[in-house]
Amino acid sequence: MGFFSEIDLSLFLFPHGCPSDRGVRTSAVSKFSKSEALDRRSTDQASPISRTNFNACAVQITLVEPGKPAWRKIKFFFGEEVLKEHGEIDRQRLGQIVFEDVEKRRKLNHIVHPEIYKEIFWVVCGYFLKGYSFVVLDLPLLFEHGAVNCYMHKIIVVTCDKEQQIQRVMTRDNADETYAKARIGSQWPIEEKAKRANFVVDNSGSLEETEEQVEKMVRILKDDKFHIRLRVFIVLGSTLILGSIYLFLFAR
Ligand SMILES: CC(C)(COP(=O)(O)OP(=O)(O)OC[C@H]1O[C@@H](n2cnc3c(N)ncnc32)[C@H](O)[C@@H]1O)[C@@H](O)C(=O)NCCC(=O)NCCS
Ligand SMILES: Nc1ncnc2c1ncn2[C@@H]1O[C@H](COP(=O)(O)OP(=O)(O)OP(=O)(O)O)[C@@H](O)[C@H]1O
Repeated sequence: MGFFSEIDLSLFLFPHGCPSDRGVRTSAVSKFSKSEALDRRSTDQASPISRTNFNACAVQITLVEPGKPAWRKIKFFFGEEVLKEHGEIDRQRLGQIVFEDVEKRRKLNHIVHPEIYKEIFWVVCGYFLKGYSFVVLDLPLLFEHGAVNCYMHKIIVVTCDKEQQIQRVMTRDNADETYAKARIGSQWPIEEKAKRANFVVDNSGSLEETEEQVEKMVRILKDDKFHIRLRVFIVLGSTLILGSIYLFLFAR
């Protein structure tokens, strides 16, 4: 758990190399609460990240609704025991199974992740066409999955110390320490994620302190203007390709 990736949507469409650890504070240890800081910002209509936050955890719920392809695969692989009375996935039961068994977790990831990434692709394309300069993707397993981090323009890791992380999971999910440790332990250590981030947000203090850091980061990202250069590149590139096709077909 514990990070969110900030993506320049333009870069989602064009690889830009994997993020390096330049400018990162590696002192951060664990994480928590990007969602909260983002949610607060997203109620502020002046915020540059309002309406451009895509949460993978939220979208996965609709992707496994009864009858959908991922739901059918989950039912086939995990059996009726992970279904509730009306066929919906019993997330608590499925969570118990996959966080105790790494092979089963891999299988579940294999079923759900391609669907999540397809959804992300279309959402990002939509924002790109609407003219947004960036999209924030909230992807807890970006590094673990590894397939799309090269498409991210910037990666932000939110950290706090280990004890805080465990306590916050326990409070949020009304769960015990074993549950919290199993979830945290199923992901890369936050230090490793922080090393690979472009920005690290230290969330070991108050939410207000976290918000201040997010504000600063958003200002830097807004000043970047990369999306403008990329849009110019796309327009020129498309014109060149379409022009060549036209000349080849009609102007001989
Ligand atoms: C295992 C499931 C059923 C548990 O559902 P539940 O409602 O109890 O938890 P929720 O989805 O809110 O996830 C809570 C947190 O657990 C962690 N987590 C979820 N899935 C995984 C996973 N496959 N590997 C490691 N950590 C995970 C994330 O940090 C997430 O934020 C569900 O998370 C799931 O289907 N996961 C597989 C798809 C996936 O990788 N999702 C990641 C984006 S959340
Ligand atoms: N600075 C903070 N002070 C106090 N509580 C916090 C702080 N930041 C986050 N929390 C609490 O920690 C819990 C986890 O935060 P949140 O759900 O935002 O984490 P997350 O990174 O989205 O988790 P996941 O990776 O599991 O999706 C929430 O209940 C939140 O209220």
